[in-house]
Amino acid sequence: MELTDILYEKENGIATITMNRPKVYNAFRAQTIKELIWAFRDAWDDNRIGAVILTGAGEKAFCVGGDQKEKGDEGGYGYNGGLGGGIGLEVENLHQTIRNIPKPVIAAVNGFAIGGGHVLHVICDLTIAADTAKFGQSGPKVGSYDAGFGSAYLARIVGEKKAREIWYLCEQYTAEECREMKLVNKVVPAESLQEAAKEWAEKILEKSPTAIKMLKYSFNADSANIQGISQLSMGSLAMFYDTEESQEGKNAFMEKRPVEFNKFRR
Ligand SMILES: CC(C)(COP(=O)(O)OP(=O)(O)OC[C@H]1O[C@@H](n2cnc3c(N)ncnc32)[C@H](O)[C@@H]1OP(=O)(O)O)[C@@H](O)C(=O)NCCC(=O)NCCSC(=O)c1cc(O)c2ccccc2c1O
Repeated sequence: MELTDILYEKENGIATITMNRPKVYNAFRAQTIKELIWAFRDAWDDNRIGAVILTGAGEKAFCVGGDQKEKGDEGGYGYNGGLGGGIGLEVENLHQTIRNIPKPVIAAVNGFAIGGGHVLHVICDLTIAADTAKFGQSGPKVGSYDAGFGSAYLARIVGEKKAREIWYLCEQYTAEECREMKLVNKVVPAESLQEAAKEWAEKILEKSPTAIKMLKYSFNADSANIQGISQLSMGSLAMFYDTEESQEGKNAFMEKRPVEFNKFRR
């Protein structure tokens, strides 16, 4: 596959996937998601690979979610294929791929992890963050939400109250705050982030691959029911994106003006 939106390299048993759209803080569009799925499947298929690192290009951002500039007036992200589930992005498929690949996925969060970008690190098996990284959800500010793994699984990690706070207030949290709420495994100086992620991947490579695979399946089994919620969520999101309320969120972000949701409170 010709890669335009990500970088993909494999070295000494570790696959590194880098979201590479730094001009838009590594926001994803339909093509980005397709390439991410392709890369995860390649790493899955390659028996030499024992761990995957997911990171972002540049110093500013890991990923800031859906590219609002790609969102059309019709609501979705422009891709009309069935796999896009009506929202124009195969996000649900990507989430499932990250969960199902039988090898640990380490998020190396190098900057902003916001919105759908935050959900990506939540779903990864482990998160190592640069001390400069910032985390948060933003969907309700821009007329979007992730009512699947991004909320239900998040609540399993940080607890119901904190997950509700994260989604209802849409504030940003430092790497250290996220470590305290067990949303991040480890915080390291920004300049040693990639090295730290590699070190953990190498430690995983020393372990029995079958034991690691079965442990990942076992951890996943307990939260597998969220997939059904995720499907329902994406279906409802496709309909929500067509509404004036959701459009107002996107338009306000694009026009760099305060959002006006009051008239939709009924
Ligand atoms: C991330 C920020 C807080 C950074 O703020 P800062 O002030 O440091 O930088 P700028 O705001 O000037 O941004 C720099 C540059 O990047 C562009 N940019 C940033 N975010 C996006 C984006 N999401 N899409 C497109 N472009 C973006 C920004 O416009 C600037 O470029 P200029 O050329 O204009 O100078 C701040 O940027 C911020 O809050 N960004 C928005 C974050 C956001 O709302 N993300 C989308 C939320 S919705 C979502 O992610 C989402 C999640 C899902 O799980 C989904 C699932 C299924 C379908 C859809 C989903 C979905 O959409």
